[in-house]
Amino acid sequence: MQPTAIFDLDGTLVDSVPDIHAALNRLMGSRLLRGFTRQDVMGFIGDGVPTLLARAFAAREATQDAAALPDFLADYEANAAVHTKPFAGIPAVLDQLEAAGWRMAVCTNKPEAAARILLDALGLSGRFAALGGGDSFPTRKPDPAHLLATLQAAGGDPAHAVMIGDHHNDVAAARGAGVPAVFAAWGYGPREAADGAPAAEAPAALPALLDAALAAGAAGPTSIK
Ligand SMILES: O=C(O)COP(=O)(O)O
Ligand SMILES: [Mg+2]
Repeated sequence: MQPTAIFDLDGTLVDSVPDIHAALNRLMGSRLLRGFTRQDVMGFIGDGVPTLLARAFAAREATQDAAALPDFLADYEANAAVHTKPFAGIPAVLDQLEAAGWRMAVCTNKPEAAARILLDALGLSGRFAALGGGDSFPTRKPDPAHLLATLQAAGGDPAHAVMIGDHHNDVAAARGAGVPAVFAAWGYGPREAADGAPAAEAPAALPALLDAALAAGAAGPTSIK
């Protein structure tokens, strides 16, 4: 059975904070609200755009208007790849995994349309057998159903898969699905988010960690520190 590597997107495959930050600050400015620092925005990311905006408006003690979500998405979709790039080493690792026989998929809480636009703009779409966005299925990470639906769409199965992500939602979704997780330490999540999952310090560490995680399985020794 061909193994499947399921990647989170923001903070794992791509460094997307600059464009999310810029679009969010344009939205806040249009509502006459103060913008945020890059650090603030990193803390807001991980649970999808509706939650990002809820956190932003709550931080300014402001009420979110009904147009905020469509306005943000229209702006972000038009500007998703201005500064956003794959993290250094990611394209090479995708090549390496593909050559080693891995099938690849993306499971992201970013809305599917925005995720597709971004992957297309970066020339990465063709690498993935499936893309499960934050609005593709009835639920999203940390619900394991999001990961399982993405895996199924990719033609993979949980007994031969590994999830790679930078947020506790990624580790939690993997655990719930019975899939081993590898924590992307170069991303936006705090170190504690790994919650005992083995951590890759840089993308180049992934091939060996994925092989070990697959061999050990979800309950195996490599998933427990
Ligand atoms: O859009 C978000 O909040 C996070 O997206 P991710 O799941 O790709 O990290
Ligand atoms: Mg992420």
